[in-house]
Amino acid sequence: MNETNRLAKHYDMVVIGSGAAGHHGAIQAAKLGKKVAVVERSKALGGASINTGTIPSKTLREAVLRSSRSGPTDRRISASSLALRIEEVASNEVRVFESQFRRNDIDVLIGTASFSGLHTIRVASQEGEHLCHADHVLIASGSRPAHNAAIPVDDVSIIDTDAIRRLQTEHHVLTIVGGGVIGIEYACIAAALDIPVTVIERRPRILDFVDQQIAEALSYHMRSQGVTFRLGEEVEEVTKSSEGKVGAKLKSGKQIWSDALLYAVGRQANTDSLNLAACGLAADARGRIQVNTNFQTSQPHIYAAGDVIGYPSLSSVAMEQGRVAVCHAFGIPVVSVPELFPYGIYSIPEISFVGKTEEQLTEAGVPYEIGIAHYREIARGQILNDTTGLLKILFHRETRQLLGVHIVGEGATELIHIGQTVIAFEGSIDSFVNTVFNYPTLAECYKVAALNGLNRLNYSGEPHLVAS
Ligand SMILES: Cc1cc2nc3c(=O)[nH]c(=O)nc-3n(C[C@H](O)[C@H](O)[C@H](O)COP(=O)(O)OP(=O)(O)OC[C@H]3O[C@@H](n4cnc5c(N)ncnc54)[C@H](O)[C@@H]3O)c2cc1C
Ligand SMILES: NC(=O)c1ccc[n+]([C@@H]2O[C@H](COP(=O)([O-])OP(=O)(O)OC[C@H]3O[C@@H](n4cnc5c(N)ncnc54)[C@H](O)[C@@H]3O)[C@@H](O)[C@H]2O)c1
Repeated sequence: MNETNRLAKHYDMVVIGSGAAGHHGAIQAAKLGKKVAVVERSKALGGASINTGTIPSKTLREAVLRSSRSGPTDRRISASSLALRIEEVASNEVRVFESQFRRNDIDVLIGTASFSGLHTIRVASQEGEHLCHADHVLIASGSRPAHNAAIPVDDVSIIDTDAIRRLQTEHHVLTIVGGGVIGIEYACIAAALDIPVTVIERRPRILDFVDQQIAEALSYHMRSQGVTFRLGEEVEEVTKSSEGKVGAKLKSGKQIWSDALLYAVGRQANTDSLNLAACGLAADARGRIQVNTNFQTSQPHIYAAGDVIGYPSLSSVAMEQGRVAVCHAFGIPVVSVPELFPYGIYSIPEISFVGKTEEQLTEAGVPYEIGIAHYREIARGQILNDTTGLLKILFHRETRQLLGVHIVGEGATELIHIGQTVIAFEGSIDSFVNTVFNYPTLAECYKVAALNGLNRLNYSGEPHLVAS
């Protein structure tokens, strides 16, 4: 050990970043009795998940929905009250993180981390610099909105998703560039605020990884709420007029004017400040670090998890990756099945799915059948006045094993977990047929969809199998 390293404080694990991946990784390591430090460059712990992404956007959605339910006069809830509510929820979450780190004896080092060797992390802050020596490192430095020189984000009327706390509900017309998850979630919120929105997406459909029937049901609902889609169109340049209007010039030559523009075309991983070269690692053009299935980089003691490794870039998954990475580092066996991870999109209405899609089953040549329950046929759906919602199950035609669940409608992100559990236990749709669900609930959709699926098997001329 050289002189510099001798002076560095030693840790079993140094975690870079306190977002979803770093938080769960650090707590897991501490629970294994390890000495852990979390290095965070922002004064607020919690990363994008708590401060700019997941929690602010879901808090905003809930506040807007509550306000719109309370009557048309309240529909334009003020931007300041929305910002206050986001602040309240986020700061409570930050306090939970702080207390968990304290209780688990985790050192929180505020400063920017960078590598200065294979096992040495430099922490730089306004107070100066110091070094940590780490047996293991977890890079959980997350991501930020991707930018483009032709789109001059000014945080006033041309904004990215980091500026969401400064959303102006008084804007009369909004353009959103990007029909991915972020663009769609914010388009739905704006529509609920009665703000006319145009979504520009370069692909021919929105959310192209979502089951087509489900995505179409959402598009239909969004259009009915005043959202305009410009699909198969790409934004080339964004400018501002002398009156402060924002103009989006499309490659097709169209020009779309609005009061504000949200630029949501994906994420750039935060690796530029890490000095990866000092530990022999490199990132790709989007800043992402490559890992193996155990989240190890090409340096076996250095792990990476969360948005910094790219897809699927979800808080839910980042938490699990952080935990699994740390367990691997300390030789603890874990069972984690990515194929069973659900996906939740907080559009209005919500979308959620788990397991296989029809496209995947068709490609794999799996004989499957579908079963559908429309919310409008379910008492709870009528009570909620959700008449566009639907739950679709996919199951094996011969074994009736449940293979996938796709939902659009109120409560979808909670409802999905029933299907997720049945898939995890390799159950068949008979378990829905033979179950009594509370009445009136949306969970009944599972039974109705299963019965619908069995009827489809019968219609197709196959022997009638009565569920036992
Ligand atoms: C608008 C929006 C809505 C979203 N909604 C959802 C949702 O509903 N559900 C869901 O599951 N996911 C959602 N996501 C995705 C989710 O927020 C991310 O997947 C998640 O935050 C990733 O966690 P992470 O730990 O990898 O990184 P982050 O949460 O980004 O945390 C990384 C941390 O590392 C710190 N850091 C970076 N570099 C350094 C350095 N050199 N030194 C020290 N610290 C550093 C950063 O300051 C940051 O605090 C949403 C994202 C956005 C943008
Ligand atoms: N509910 C959730 O779980 C949730 C919510 C929000 C975000 N997230 C995560 O955040 C990540 C980033 O989301 P995102 O929506 O920014 O990225 P994304 O990659 O999902 O979508 C970006 C979209 O923008 C389009 N696009 C790119 N350039 C364009 C251009 N010049 N003109 C028009 N369209 C263009 C792309 O075709 C793409 O569909 C996602 O990977 C997602 O997992 C998750």
